[in-house]
Amino acid sequence: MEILILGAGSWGTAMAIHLNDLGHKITLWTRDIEQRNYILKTRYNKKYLDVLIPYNIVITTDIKEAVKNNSIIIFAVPSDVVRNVAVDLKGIIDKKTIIVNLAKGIETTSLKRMSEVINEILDNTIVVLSGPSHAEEVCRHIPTACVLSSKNINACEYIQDIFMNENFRLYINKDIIGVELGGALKNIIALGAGISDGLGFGDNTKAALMTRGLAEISRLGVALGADPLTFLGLSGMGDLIVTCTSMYSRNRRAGIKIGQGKSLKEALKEIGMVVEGVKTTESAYKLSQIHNITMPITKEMYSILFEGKNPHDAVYNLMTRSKKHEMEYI
Ligand SMILES: NC(=O)c1ccc[n+]([C@@H]2O[C@H](COP(=O)([O-])OP(=O)(O)OC[C@H]3O[C@@H](n4cnc5c(N)ncnc54)[C@H](O)[C@@H]3O)[C@@H](O)[C@H]2O)c1
Ligand SMILES: O=P(O)(O)OC[C@H](O)CO
Repeated sequence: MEILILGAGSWGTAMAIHLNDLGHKITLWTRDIEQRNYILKTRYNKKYLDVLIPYNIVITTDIKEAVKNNSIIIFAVPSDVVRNVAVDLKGIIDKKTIIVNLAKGIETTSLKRMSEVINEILDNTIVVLSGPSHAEEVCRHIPTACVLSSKNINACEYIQDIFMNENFRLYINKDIIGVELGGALKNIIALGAGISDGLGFGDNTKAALMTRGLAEISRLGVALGADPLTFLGLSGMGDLIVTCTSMYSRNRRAGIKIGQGKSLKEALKEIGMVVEGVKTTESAYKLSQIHNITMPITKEMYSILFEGKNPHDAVYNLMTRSKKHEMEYI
């Protein structure tokens, strides 16, 4: 199978290595000529992932040429450039090509999920792949389980056959709204978990954030049409656990820096890779207002990231909310 991966960051590179191991013919596209030249020379993608890139993976900057002959195209770019990349493919992508989207986010302008953004521009079948999957572990063949979703379940089964091996297990979930929202919204909570760590709080605090975070993720998800059970699955709780607890997580690490007193700008610069939770906080905050959903953690995260609120004040606000029943929907 010939597979094109768009985006040679950490996840695109790890997926290229994984699929190459499965015997597929992989082309990895980057828009950055210097990065392409560096990888071709050293077979390392220094800035993103400290692992050797096998010689048979083709590295290119020519998207028009790369699109030819590939029956699967993987989007592995940050969510805020998914629209641009889809536009680049318009008119050159074969209608039968299946798109597999790996980006986790909600567009800040349209408030659409990634599959909706892509489908606005391209008629192709879209499968989303989400779940707890740090690139740093996948590229080292560490056992990982994720989930596929699509409006077209046959396409999920097709991708399941092509992408799975004994180290990378894929389930199918028909609830594409829940799968996409879980993968995007957990990044807000992971940033918060990082802030909690950076402030010097403990496991109790993080467990509270994760559990109450999942409650507000589910509330928004259900309002947007998701099945609440999806949030207990790999793309919900599974990804929330890995992102809030792993030192590989870009979101958590950015949060730690903010909790330690760095500005958002400084934290993002030091991470040097996409921290999706920042833009997703903006989108989720807007969605919570439009749909009148109580999302106290997201609201405080929005104030910390975009209004300069002191994280200590945000924690105080969360801890002194009015008394609630745990399963109360507010
Ligand atoms: N890294 C992971 O472990 C991981 C795992 C699962 C999902 N994801 C998701 O995958 C997506 C990509 O994440 P990542 O960690 O690989 O990001 P990254 O920051 O490591 O890499 C992003 C890549 O996109 C490229 N890029 C940026 N702007 C572009 C543009 N306008 N046009 C084309 N390419 C552009 C960058 O040059 C870079 O190569 C994110 O939505 C992330 O949440 C990441
Ligand atoms: O490293 P992060 O925080 O961008 O998270 C990456 C993935 O979403 C983990 O599944």
